[in-house]
Amino acid sequence: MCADIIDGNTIASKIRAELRIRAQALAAQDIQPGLAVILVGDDPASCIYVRNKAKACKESGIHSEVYNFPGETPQDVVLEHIQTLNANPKIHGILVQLPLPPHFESRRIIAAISVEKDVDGFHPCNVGALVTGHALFYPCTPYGVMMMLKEHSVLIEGQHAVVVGRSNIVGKPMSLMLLENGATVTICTSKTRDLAMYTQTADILVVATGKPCMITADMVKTGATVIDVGINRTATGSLCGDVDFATVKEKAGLITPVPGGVGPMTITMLMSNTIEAAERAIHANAF
Ligand SMILES: Nc1nc2c(c(=O)[nH]1)N[C@@H](CN(C=O)c1ccc(C(=O)N[C@@H](CCC(=O)O)C(=O)O)cc1)CN2
Repeated sequence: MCADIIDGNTIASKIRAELRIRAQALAAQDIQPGLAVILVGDDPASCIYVRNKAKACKESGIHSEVYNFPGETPQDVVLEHIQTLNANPKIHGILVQLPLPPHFESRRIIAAISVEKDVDGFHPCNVGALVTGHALFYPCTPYGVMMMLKEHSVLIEGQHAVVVGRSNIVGKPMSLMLLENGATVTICTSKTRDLAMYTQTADILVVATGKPCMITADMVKTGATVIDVGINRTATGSLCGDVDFATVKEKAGLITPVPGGVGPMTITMLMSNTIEAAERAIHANAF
């Protein structure tokens, strides 16, 4: 068996074309969706992601503002800036690029963002709403994965989904979204004892551990859908995922590559959440 590839770039392009139409409809009402991105420090990967977010905004008809604070900025300065953005009617979405420098309490920073502008879906109220099945915004990476599964008509209801990873950004929200869609969900970590025993029974396997190539073909059920959320840089500077793509693709039914899989979907779903936030702001102002 050789898996079909789930191409994140193709799916992202299709969604972005739909988003441009929604942005044009807003423009016809004199509204331009606005996204503020806060970056603290100069982590090279974060700088690239923020630059790509600003570029994606431009292509999608979204106004963007990037605030790059030096790494040694006191937390209170950033908290105060978030309050200013919360009150700015031109800004519909606010995100703080993660990770933050060690002297920051990410929890306090994220909680300072207005719930209605939390386009990353990381605010504790949005996380709680996700748990109860009423999320205002889905976190962008798992939202992107769900769109990929939908695009390939992958059956979720009644299927066994195994999520390897328990981060707040991917593993936990991913598990909740699969559960909400009727999957039987098992959450594992890279340290789970006899991990293969769980992954071998997965109809849908989502891996987000940050451990290069840790999922090998013997750990995957024949015909499974394998979603690799990992982005790891190798010694030679190239990228690889958490799944050993070369061997697993010979056994899986569907598989995402790295790069070009889940990654491009993350920024696309951020654009989607920002446009959604602007559309909601119109309705909120109508009453
Ligand atoms: N506030 C947030 N911080 C972080 C998030 C997030 O969703 N919100 N996620 C990640 C980083 N991230 C977006 O911020 C992100 C990661 C990867 C990609 C991507 O397109 N990856 C490409 C490869 C890019 C490369 O060459 O390095 C791919 O997989 O094809 C986009 C966004 C952590 N922080």
